[in-house]
Amino acid sequence: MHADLAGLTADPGVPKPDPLLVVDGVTRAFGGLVAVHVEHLEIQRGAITALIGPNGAGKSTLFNVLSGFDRADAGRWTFDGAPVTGRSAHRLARRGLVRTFQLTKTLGRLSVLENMKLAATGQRGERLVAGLLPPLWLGQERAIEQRADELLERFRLAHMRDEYAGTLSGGQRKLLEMARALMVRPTMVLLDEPMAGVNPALTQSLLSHITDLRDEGMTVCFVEHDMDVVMGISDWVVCMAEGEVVAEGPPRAVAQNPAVIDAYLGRHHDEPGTEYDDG
Ligand SMILES: Nc1ncnc2c1ncn2[C@@H]1O[C@H](COP(=O)(O)OP(=O)(O)OP(=O)(O)O)[C@@H](O)[C@H]1O
Repeated sequence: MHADLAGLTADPGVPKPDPLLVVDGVTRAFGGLVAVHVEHLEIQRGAITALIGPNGAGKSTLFNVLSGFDRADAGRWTFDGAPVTGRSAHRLARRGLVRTFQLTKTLGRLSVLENMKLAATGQRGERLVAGLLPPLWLGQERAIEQRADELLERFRLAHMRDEYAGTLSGGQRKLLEMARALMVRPTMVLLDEPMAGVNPALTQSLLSHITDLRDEGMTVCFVEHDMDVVMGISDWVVCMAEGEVVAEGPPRAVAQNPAVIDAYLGRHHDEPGTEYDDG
């Protein structure tokens, strides 16, 4: 486990020694359905945190809200000490918080390189600035392309650089999605099911990319259904059910937490070991 997290009590909402993202009272409802209601949640800087929970628990909705792709009905959150409630995805990315999507957002009719460059737009130069200061813009274009090429190399996509993104395999799209997120040199990435639907060999490669990010000092929070993956790379695990955080703690402890078992089995199951009177 991440050294800083050792010895923390494993209660929902437990304060972390050095939280990067702090969430308070965040609620998002769709009609009558409260998809997310998180009282308090802190994500430790420099650690890998897994967000688990059964289908419909609110994981993606929480990611959407915190990353500026959806709005909260109530609540507030801070990133790196600054209030960022309701900030757009674009502004959050500029502050260093980015997310990836379960279904990748690559544009099939643009090249892989163009997809990468698009992920960097708006970071430092907008068109207006480009018009006023062409030499600066050109320098920036070159820097963006260089960054894109470094990342394509790192994610073993360099040979696909000039191909249409639509020709990539599902697994390669996941790699491109992760590479795109890194274009803005974020301090924190929210990865929504980065390994879903990917073959075992590529899963291993994605896993090592994720641990590399942490080892370089980045903060990673990812949604995942595969418990082997969660156990293998997480420093900390947060479990949601019916919109709420029902448990958090080190991976092994969370896996055995009755609230987590309950969340996965449903609220109305019999306790393990219950004896049935069928007479
Ligand atoms: N745009 C929407 N409109 C209406 N209901 C929504 C919308 N987005 C999510 N929901 C509902 O909110 C609840 C939480 O959904 P969410 O996708 O966040 O769960 P999840 O934990 O990410 O699930 P999964 O693991 O299946 O992806 C679900 O009941 C879902 O049907």
